[in-house]
Amino acid sequence: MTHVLTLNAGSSSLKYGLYEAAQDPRVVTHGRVGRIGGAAQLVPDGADTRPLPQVTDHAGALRAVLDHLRASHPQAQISAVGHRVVHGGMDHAAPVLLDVALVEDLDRLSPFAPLHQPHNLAGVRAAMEAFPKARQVACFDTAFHRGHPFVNDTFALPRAYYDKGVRRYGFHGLSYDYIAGELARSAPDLSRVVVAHLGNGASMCALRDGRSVASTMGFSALDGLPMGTRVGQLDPGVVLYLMAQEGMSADQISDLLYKDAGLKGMSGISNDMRELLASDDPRAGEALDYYTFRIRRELGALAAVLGGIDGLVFCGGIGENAAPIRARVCDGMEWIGITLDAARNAANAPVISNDNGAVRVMVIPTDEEIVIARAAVALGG
Ligand SMILES: Nc1ncnc2c1ncn2[C@@H]1O[C@H](COP(=O)(O)OP(=O)(O)O)[C@@H](O)[C@H]1O
Ligand SMILES: CC(=O)OP(=O)(O)O
Ligand SMILES: [Mg+2]
Repeated sequence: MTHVLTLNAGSSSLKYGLYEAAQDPRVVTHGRVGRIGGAAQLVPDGADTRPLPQVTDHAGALRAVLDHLRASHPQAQISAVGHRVVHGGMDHAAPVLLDVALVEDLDRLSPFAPLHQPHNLAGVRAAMEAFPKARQVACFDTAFHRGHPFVNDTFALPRAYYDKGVRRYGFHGLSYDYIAGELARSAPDLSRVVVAHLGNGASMCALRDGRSVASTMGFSALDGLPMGTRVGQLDPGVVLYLMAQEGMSADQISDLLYKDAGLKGMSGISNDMRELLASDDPRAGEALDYYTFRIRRELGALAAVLGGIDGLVFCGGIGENAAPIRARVCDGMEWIGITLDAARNAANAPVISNDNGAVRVMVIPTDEEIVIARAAVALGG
């Protein structure tokens, strides 16, 4: 039996998974390196956290993961490495085998997703070096949305920009792909479903019969909902103002919108939902008011796109664990058919709506890694 290694690199983290390379891959172990660029640490699932004082970048983080896996699973034979690559641009609607030329090509999309794409590709390059004989497979966050109808794929700009790739791509596609698969299995009667992926990054997706028809993220992973550190929807006039009146450079604006905005920027406290929920600072309260207001607003918009909804799914670290946020999103939503059962919600139960509501509200723990592992196996022929 050979193994598949999955890598999911974020701006300051590297998640890994080791799977048996079977048609239905079985997980052997999971874990993550966190705080890359600061006090990096290895957090293997079910084992003690270990500081990694010598790790300063993603290549170092991957070396630490490989050292750890060699020691903890010396029998593992990696035949494929599956990578989350957030941006696949216009061309990629499915996972692909990677070679050096394709990595170069994908690097041209890095300015579209500066917090993710360069790190994803650094992981690919490092894995190519570490496993020169293994198959390297890219799984794109944008791929699941490529079937969007034109109205959800475009901006009201002259057509030349659309042709150049200035489109509404949508992200978190690996997560939505997983949720669509779970819905097909456990709730095949639901046709019109809105999924709220609420993690450090956050977006929402309208599914019709398991396919994405609209999402809140657009050209970049900045649009839509406010996130841990990202601004979400913003009038483009604000960017023009920052440039023209405040004299900010593109890099300064990028840092503001990607790293210093969202829950962290509004609260001035933290991007971590647990800290904000525990805080009695009024700015934390304002940030949470805005966060839940935007989710409710997008829920209404996506429900209109679908012509009503049969289901609502919460996933991601916040969606799966933060009962007070789910309660606030669903409060007063009876008009659309949503009524929560407070006890089920507090318990993070799989179904949290009450039995009389027209809309089934669910909590489904997402799993981007298994989607990557399946694709890496499937592309082995
Ligand atoms: N028990 C919990 N209650 C509230 N929020 C939580 C809980 N557990 C995790 N979170 C929040 O989930 C977010 C991280 O989500 P996650 O999906 O793990 O992020 P990433 O996008 O990095 O994968 C953080 O804001 C964190 O505070
Ligand atoms: C695309 C995106 O926002 O990803 P993440 O949630 O991992 O930051
Ligand atoms: Mg995430």
